[in-house]
Amino acid sequence: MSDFKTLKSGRKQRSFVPQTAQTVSADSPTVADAIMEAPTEPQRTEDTAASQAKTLETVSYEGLFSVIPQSLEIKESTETGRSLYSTTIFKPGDILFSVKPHVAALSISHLDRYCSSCFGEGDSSSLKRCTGCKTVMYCSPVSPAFIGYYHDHRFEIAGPLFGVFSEHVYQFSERTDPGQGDSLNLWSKPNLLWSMIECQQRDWSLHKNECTALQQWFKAASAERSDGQEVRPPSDAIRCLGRILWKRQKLGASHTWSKEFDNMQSHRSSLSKDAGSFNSEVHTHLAHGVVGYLGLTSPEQLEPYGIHSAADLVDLVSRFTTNTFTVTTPTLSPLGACVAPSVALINHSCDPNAVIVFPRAESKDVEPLLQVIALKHIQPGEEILTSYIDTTLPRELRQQSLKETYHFTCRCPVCAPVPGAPVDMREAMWCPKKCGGLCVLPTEQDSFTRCAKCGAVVKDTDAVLDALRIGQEALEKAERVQDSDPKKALQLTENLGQILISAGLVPGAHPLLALTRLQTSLLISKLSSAADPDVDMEVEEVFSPQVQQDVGAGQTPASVAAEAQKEKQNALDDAIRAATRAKTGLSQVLVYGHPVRGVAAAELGKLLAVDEPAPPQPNLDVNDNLNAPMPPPNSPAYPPRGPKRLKLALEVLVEAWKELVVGDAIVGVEKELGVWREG
Ligand SMILES: C[S@@+](CC[C@H](N)C(=O)[O-])C[C@H]1O[C@@H](n2cnc3c(N)ncnc32)[C@H](O)[C@@H]1O
Repeated sequence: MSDFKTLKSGRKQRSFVPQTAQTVSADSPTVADAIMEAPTEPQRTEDTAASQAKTLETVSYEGLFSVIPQSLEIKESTETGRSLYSTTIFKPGDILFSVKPHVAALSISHLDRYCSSCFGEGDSSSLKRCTGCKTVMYCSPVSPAFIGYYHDHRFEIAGPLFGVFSEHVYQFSERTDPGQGDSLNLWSKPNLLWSMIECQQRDWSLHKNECTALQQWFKAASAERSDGQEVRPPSDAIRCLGRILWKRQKLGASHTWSKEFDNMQSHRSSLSKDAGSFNSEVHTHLAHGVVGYLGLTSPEQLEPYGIHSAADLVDLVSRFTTNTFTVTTPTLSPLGACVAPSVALINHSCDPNAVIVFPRAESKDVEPLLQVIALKHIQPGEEILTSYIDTTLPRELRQQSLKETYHFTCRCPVCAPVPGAPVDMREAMWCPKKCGGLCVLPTEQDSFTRCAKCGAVVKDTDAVLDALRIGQEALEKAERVQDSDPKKALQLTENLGQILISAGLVPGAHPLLALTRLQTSLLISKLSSAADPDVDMEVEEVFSPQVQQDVGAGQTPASVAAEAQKEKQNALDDAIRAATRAKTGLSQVLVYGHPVRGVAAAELGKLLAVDEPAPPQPNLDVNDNLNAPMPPPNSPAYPPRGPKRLKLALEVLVEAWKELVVGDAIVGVEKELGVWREG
């Protein structure tokens, strides 16, 4: 029914990791000094305006942001700057608007598996590497001899074409009638042929400069490097910035495209105040990086790109960091970075009413496609709010992240709850008397806590604080080593998860939920990894001469095979248990319909639908089992086996399908559901 490969999702990785160009030293004073000395500008949205009444003014940007539909309007407030407001009623799942980003770049780890133009996934047979920079890949272009299409009684050579099978660049633009004897069936699928070449062709206007820059980058970096280590391309952030500058240079500062970019918010003045902080280091690295990437030796040489001063350079980088989105797969794994000024007008809330997704589109023309989708009912006049950060984090970490990157203090209902508001599940533990009520998690500053329902006081708060501290440390360590030492990471998530559950944390509380989500992803990777001898020994392999030799005393090849199947079954059951806890936790902290919730439910449904490696004996009474109550997730009978498990799989997949009202993520679930529909 389902296989593990389809479940394996890329683990989270940070985009925008600054990577300094090799040609410009990070210690060089020019760029860093320029940033710190850049004259400041009056700030539009400082968070000092909390006490001021929120005044809203509708703003018109003649000719700009034309992709924003009439159902939305731009308004400006003294407190939070500009944002988008609804002029109509939206219901959950409605598409507010869709845009193709101004620029986008894949992160380094995805350059070999995704098309750099449409961001579609491929493999070595469907993607072809650019022969110039040997870095980016495109949806398979056809051989130049095959490129063309038959249209309106004419054979058209699609052009300009860029040879992929040779070092030469082909540029054709002529039209030719098909000659006698031409094999027209070659062109029987003209659109397909066209779409096969269009990705590389469409990207060429920007990749032309990028290609040269990447070649120079590798040359300079290899010359500097004596350790023989592989030189990596610049980060997605630096490649994105490069693309912005080349496009600005091409279109000019007065073009709508450039004006929309320049219209995005910059936090230049806050940056110079932050001198020496991590944030200002990131900006310095990015500025250094882009200058070096463009093959320049000083910021002054940025003049042809419309960057006339150090202040302009700081604005460029600040606009980028404040307004960039992480492009994701339809199932929400990060792929790279993009800039879309119209969507960047939307303000943040930790309790958002809309979400940004990147579904696969009908046409590659518009990909990667960014869509803003309503998560809640939205009334006319209501502000559209998305979330900039991971809202499963507790308040302190959310505030820290928003302050560092976006320079504001969030005052949304989750960050500043009204008195008497329910306990936030991100920071909650069960009542010590088990009345079903919740207590706010103790903190170092305020360790006294009691059940909001029955008033029972949590006695051993020191033990809870210790568990929270080591849980957070373990999470950070597990995230660090997840790629280099997945076994260690898994062990940390399992052990500390248990400790936090014993301390009384609810599934949605931090860091328990983060550990559970990482544990689920590691267990799924373990299941799908063919190289894992613990779980992937097939029955045939068990009978191999080598394994037979290794069979210990008292064992037979058949008992070894049965043991291997049991191990596989246990690994699958472990993954199902972790995925169930992750789904429960996410449902506690994210609004219904949030794609992260839907994807977690789909992941669980798919795990439950996987053929069991060691299925139960066939003498099970199917009806009895189906009618018996479902075992609760924390009981030893969970997950159920056989038909009961399939029944649960169906229920969870239907639930996921209902929640995944947006994007292509639905397709994966529909495939699974089809198995049941077909009987
Ligand atoms: C992506 S921009 C959003 C549009 C922005 N308000 C503007 O005028 O261009 C992000 C910036 O908007 C401001 N912002 C967004 N959400 C906010 C909020 N909830 N409270 C205060 N400021 C906010 C912050 O200055 C933040 O760095």
